[in-house]
Amino acid sequence: MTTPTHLRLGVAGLGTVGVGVVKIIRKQAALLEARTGCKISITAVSARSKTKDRGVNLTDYAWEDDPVKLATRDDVDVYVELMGGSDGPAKASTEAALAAGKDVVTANKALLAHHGQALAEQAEADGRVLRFEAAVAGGIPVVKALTEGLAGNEITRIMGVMNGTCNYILTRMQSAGLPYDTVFEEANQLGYLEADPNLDVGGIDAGHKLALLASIGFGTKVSFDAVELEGIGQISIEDIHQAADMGYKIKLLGVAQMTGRGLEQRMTPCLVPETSPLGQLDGGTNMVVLEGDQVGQVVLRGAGAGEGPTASAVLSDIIDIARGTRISTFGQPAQSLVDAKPAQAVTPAPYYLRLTLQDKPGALAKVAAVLGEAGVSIDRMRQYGHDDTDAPVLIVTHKTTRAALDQARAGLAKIDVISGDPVALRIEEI
Ligand SMILES: NC(=O)C1=CN([C@@H]2O[C@H](COP(=O)(O)OP(=O)(O)OC[C@H]3O[C@@H](n4cnc5c(N)ncnc54)[C@H](O)[C@@H]3O)[C@@H](O)[C@H]2O)C=CC1
Ligand SMILES: N[C@@H](CC=O)C(=O)O
Repeated sequence: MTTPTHLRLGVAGLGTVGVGVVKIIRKQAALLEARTGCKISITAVSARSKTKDRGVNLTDYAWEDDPVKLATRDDVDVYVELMGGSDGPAKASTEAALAAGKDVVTANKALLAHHGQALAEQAEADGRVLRFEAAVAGGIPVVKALTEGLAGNEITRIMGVMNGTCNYILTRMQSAGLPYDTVFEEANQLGYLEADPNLDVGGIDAGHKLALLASIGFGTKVSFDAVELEGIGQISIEDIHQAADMGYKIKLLGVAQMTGRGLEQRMTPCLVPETSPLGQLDGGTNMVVLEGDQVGQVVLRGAGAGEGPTASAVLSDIIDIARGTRISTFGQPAQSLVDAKPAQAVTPAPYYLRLTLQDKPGALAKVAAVLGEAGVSIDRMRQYGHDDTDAPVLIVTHKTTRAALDQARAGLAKIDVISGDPVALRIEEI
């Protein structure tokens, strides 16, 4: 493959990210050419509305109503898919572009989490590249870090806060002492939430991102369906405050690791030490922690969303293509990716348990007996002051299996000294 001297882009989707890409290409044309030795320009664009004022000049570009037509134009070398959605026009136009001999750059994590393997295979069969740096953690170059910078390592663990909206909600609950519903509404007013908010607060968006990184890190086919998902909707202000009192912050944390029991992929609320880099991550920022057998721990932190940061990541893929750097979608030939055997049990960990205990003689002894019978050992315990007959009690366990924890929770549900359901959250060791 010879290095191109002129790369002509077709950009589908002129929302937050698409407009960001147009702005960079217009503003940095000379810099991009100096860095790549290749002129990079936009030939044609597509979006739902042709007449909407987007604050950028689009008159130099041809317009296509149909993204499939845009993707297959003779004067387009690289199709840039920035519409979103796991199926529909995003999938159809990406397939059409590859079939028509175009390279493809996308920011669409939903598309790749569901169809990444098939699309990567198609790209390779057609001799094209399909790249997605912007799809994971916005402006953080984590896909490059895994596929290039850390390619000499066996990856042992991938961890991170990969949804800025959830991190904003959780940190705002803590700093302002506000309940979940109030902060959720605030995030909505600020325009942070996806059109379907469950993609954010249900952990799905972050789960998509984790599944993509796991594929690169462990050489496995993307298996989003195997990601254990739990959102942040059940996190109460009491848990935020009491976790802080024990020295922890609550994060929607993604963890992927290859264990002797198979591939573990979790995107769930967890406690992390408040002094750790993840514990100190506030607001809408993202952080990804990569662990390699040779390099140890690498921490990447930055803007996980927004016009400039996400467009910056899209440009990094376009620049690779302009430089003639052609890397497989998931860092190795798609045909060589193996099916991931999902781990049947998660790695043992300490857990945070919050109980509302009736304050009467023998109550605590009953709790201790249930935990002991399940083989769950108490590391730390704290009972809080109270005005009535119920006492909030926090327990931090020693490292335990999920099975033992579940047995303990079932036992706690049967004793008569606890009001309501105990809350259990994993404490991630980082
Ligand atoms: N906004 C962000 O900060 C980030 C977004 N992404 C991803 O980037 C992609 C784009 O996101 P945004 O720019 O935020 O979305 P957006 O909702 O702001 O813009 C979407 C654009 O696609 C166009 N579009 C949608 N369906 C279309 C169709 N059928 N035909 C033609 N045009 C169509 C819309 O008219 C609009 O111009 C998505 O896959 C998203 O998940 C990834 C990382 C961060
Ligand atoms: N909804 C996402 C946007 C980027 O992927 C987030 O909040 O992180």
